[in-house]
Amino acid sequence: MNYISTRGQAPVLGFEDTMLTGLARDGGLYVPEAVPVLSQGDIAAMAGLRYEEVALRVMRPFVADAFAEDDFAAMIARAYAGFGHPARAPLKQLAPNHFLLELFHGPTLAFKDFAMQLIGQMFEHTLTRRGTRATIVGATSGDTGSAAIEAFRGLDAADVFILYPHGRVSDVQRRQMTTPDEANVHAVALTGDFDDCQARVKDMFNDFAFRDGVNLTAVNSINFARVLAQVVYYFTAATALGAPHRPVSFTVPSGNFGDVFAGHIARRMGLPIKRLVVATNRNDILHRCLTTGEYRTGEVHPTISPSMDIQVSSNFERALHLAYGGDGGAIAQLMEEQRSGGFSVSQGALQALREIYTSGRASEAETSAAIRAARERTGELLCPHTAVGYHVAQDHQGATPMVTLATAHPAKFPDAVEAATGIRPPLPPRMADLFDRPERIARVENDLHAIETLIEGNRAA
Ligand SMILES: Cc1ncc(COP(=O)(O)O)c(C=O)c1O
Ligand SMILES: N[C@@H](CCOP(=O)(O)O)C(=O)O
Repeated sequence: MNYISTRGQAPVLGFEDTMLTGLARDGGLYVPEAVPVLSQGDIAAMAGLRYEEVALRVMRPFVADAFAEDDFAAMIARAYAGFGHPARAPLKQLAPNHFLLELFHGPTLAFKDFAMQLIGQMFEHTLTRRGTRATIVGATSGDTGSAAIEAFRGLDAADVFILYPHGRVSDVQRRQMTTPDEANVHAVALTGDFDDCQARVKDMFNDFAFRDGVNLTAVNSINFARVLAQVVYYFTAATALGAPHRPVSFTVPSGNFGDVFAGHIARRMGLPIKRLVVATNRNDILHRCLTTGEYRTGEVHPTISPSMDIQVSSNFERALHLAYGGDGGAIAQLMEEQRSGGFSVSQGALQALREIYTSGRASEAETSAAIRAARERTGELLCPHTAVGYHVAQDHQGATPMVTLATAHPAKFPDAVEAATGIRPPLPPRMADLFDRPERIARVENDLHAIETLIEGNRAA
């Protein structure tokens, strides 16, 4: 399968090179040239299969030129073996037509583990076969970073540097990043917000001398491999609820738009998704854009759902690319306008987006109230990100079953959960000593040269 850049000016690549390239050399994001469509029979046959088997069937067409089927099946098996639930992504009923898809049973208790555990396997396989080593840089508002460090710690193939906004992640998130002691993983606290971290990561990719010198690659959702692995749970959830014979809608707590865009890919593959509801916190640029057609960036406000404190939402570029009919020139122009504050989406593209996406937002008070209400009505303790989804989903209920994605475990955000419910969710026993382990943190200013110097000085080779 070929992958092309959203901006149309970068080389066309196969899966492995797309995975290792991260950001396209024209600044765009790689997308499949054509999304494979599964038959109704193929989709119906997934109902009741093990998660790993569905993963193989859904992802195989995207990676067929890169991995032999047996190798890929073995990578999938290893990726999910450490999950704490046999279903990997169990579905719970909250109300007659409302379901919760629990995506927090992986090693770092957030949905990022679904992709990151598999990417660790795929990178190791490809880099070992090619006899090369890579430098991975990532930006995180808390969960991507911990999942990446967990997936890559101790691997020979890569050094990992994760930029996180100093003082703006939860204590559990920070400690998951700063306590692993393997020499190839580095947590870097940057003075700034998540958008600053993500912007510096993109700057490093656009500094070709540095990029090529350190063999730079990415594990944020700018890497299509990340999005691909997240497509799978839309299939397991929807087929459990009657797809392909019955449509299903999803509410997705959103920030960088990778998770909800994975749902868009599932829909293009033939899964009958009626609506994808984009749920945002106070940092509501996506909701404002889908409502008004105006994408205007602003200040990032710290919230009790910190992983969604994002204003420049990377993967929205992929959705725009589809909405503009694959016109790379138009996307390059919009992204140029974004650099100086924002852009207006054309009427045609906005209409195309609205055929798939709808949206809502939750204020801080609404998020807290949703954590409390879910506990009272259903007995579930939700993390604040999931609570944003739970709140927004209430306004989008109808005859179609609604699945809200539970993107993190409540124990990652105990202060917000305790403030709302009076209950402090405990960490699982395997993490019980997280607060006793020593931390290792590099501090850096929001300065490209300083970050590049730090990376060059701390790589193993
Ligand atoms: C717990 C949690 N929920 C929701 C999101 C938003 O997901 P996305 O950035 O894919 O939109 C994130 C961060 O990515 C997260 O960590
Ligand atoms: N919420 C994320 C932000 C980065 O998103 P990604 O999906 O692009 O890696 C986080 O927790 O770091």
